[in-house]
Amino acid sequence: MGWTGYGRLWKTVAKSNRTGRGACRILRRKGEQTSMESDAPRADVLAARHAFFGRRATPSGLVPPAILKSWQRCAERGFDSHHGPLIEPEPMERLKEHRERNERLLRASRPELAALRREARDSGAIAILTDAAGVVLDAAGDAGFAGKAAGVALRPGVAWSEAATGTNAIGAALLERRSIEVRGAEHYFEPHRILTCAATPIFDPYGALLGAIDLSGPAAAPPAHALELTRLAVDQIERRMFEESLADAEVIRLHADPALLGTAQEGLLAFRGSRLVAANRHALRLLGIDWYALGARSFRDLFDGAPQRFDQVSRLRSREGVELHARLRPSPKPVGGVTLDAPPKPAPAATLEPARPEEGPAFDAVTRADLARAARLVDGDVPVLIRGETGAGKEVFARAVHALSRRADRAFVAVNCAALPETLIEAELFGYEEGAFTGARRAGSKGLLREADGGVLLLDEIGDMPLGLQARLLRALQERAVTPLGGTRPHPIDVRLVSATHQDLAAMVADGRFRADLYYRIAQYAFELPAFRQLPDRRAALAALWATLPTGGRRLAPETVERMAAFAWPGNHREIVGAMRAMIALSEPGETVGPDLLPPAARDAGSVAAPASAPAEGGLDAARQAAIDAALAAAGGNVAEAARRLGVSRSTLYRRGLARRR
Ligand SMILES: Nc1ncnc2c1ncn2[C@@H]1O[C@H](COP(=O)(O)OP(=O)(O)OP(=O)(O)O)[C@@H](O)[C@H]1O
Repeated sequence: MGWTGYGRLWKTVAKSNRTGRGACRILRRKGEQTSMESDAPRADVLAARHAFFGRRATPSGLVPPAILKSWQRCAERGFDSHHGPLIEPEPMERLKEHRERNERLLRASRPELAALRREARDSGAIAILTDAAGVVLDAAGDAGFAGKAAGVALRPGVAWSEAATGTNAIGAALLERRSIEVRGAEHYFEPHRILTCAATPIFDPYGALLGAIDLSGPAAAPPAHALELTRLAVDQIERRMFEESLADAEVIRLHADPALLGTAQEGLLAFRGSRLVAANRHALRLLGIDWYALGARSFRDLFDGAPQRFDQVSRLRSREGVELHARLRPSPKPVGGVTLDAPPKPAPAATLEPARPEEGPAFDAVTRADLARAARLVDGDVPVLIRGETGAGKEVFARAVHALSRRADRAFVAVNCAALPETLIEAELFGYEEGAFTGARRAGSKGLLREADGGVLLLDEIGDMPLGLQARLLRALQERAVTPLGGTRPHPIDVRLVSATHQDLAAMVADGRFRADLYYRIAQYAFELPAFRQLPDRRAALAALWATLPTGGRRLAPETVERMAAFAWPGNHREIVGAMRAMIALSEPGETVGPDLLPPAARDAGSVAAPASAPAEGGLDAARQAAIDAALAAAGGNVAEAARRLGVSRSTLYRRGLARRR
């Protein structure tokens, strides 16, 4: 059936599941996180549905907690479980766009999809590949079942995220970032009860979510071993992507069982210099680390001693004391001539070590994964766009990307496009020849684009760049050369570009306020930094920010943390860090800082805003209202200014409830 690459494991799986079809739910690889599995018989699920949808009760123990939580989120979204979700048919061009954007994923998944498809055909099911948003890129298998699945919109072009299609395996696997099976009536929407689906998320070697593989079949006769098959397929896909992306790095393969080296089960770690830059999930699990370690840990942080030989299996002992077998593939072109057993390099300027006092910015796991991915993109000369509200940390993010990139020891040049009038930005960016304009320096100026030559250029607030200049910038980027004002000779430049904005550039393109060609040039890959009020765990974010400051042993009282977590902080990290610095200045070392030292708006927040655990999305919640109020107050009642501060359009502000308050 074409599973040769992972035949041994596959046989093990099959052997351990001879008890038959029903047992596929209890497949579990040793040491691996369990899926959304349960042995609840169908009657339990029906009882749970009856309680949840009929009596609005919370059934406990009848369905897995993850299913219940998903139902609750769907109910909060106001989904009516009796009807299917409203699916807008997408034009073919959109699907084409999705596929083009995920070309690499599609290519890397091709062999596994083909094998899964054959398996699906034999078992009356379909094999699916989605992107990170759950959009089905490819679905094929048994024609009869494919028709039924298409009848409930399980077909290419449709997003199977939880937000679009309610509780389902693809959406849940992407949300929970683990393998998950959703059977029959566990789906939120009634029409989806005909399906049983198993999905496993796919990550790139930097921890970024790329999509999911799903095997779906009829609930009445689900395909056997579906969950494990999707896991096996994803192992192979991730491995292939790892090999492709890290051909120039030093790679260590490891496993506790030497027989599993060289299989899709082996752990993979990639180092540049002595720094860990990429990994697969097996390696993270074997070493007991997470994606945070990328960019932050060196070989010596992870292992005792140094490996002896590159060509043979050697023994390695992790810092946690786990004995592992490893094989090393040296870098064909060692970066900077540093090898793994060289003495550790000094830490980079913007270290990503989590939350050590005064040791650089605080990033959560998702942002760290984004950082690693952004650095990889920058290294690959793909321009990156960072979007986020004011103070959300766009520049901090950009600096960390630079520190993680291969250009860490070259220039990082930031230019704020909003801060200067058009003529001055032009001169700043492109430089000028002697006497190019009145007030020009005698010797002329190289300009920031050339100053960033060989390094990374941040174009901050690019949405504020005047249209005329946009054309010029585009030309410079395309030609990779700049001609200074008053000059005729173009100078070649080699810059990696990061842009940042609080604006909705796509909307600006639609209104003609931003050039579409420049937009597509700079926004080949966009990262969204969440506003503070949108963070799922605001207390943890506050603790991490506090830990970056010189607190002198001061602690935040629980009440202070509660008020801060409840406040919407329209100025995001900048405003929070400012408030924290003020609290430090106003208190004594070692003191427990009470809420009385908070700025007045935050001090009173507990009474107006939602609790910190309130969902960030889902209508006009109290936190959002508090954010609107605070932004309006800060903007002296000026709606346009408040909208700008919140990073939303005026119409959005009205739609989200401002109008209701007037
Ligand atoms: N991840 C972080 N960890 C610690 N502090 C942070 C972080 N992100 C932001 N800050 C704090 O917030 C301040 C503002 O961050 P930054 O300038 O990156 O925001 P921005 O999104 O670029 O804002 P603007 O759009 O207004 O330019 C930083 O100077 C720093 O004090």
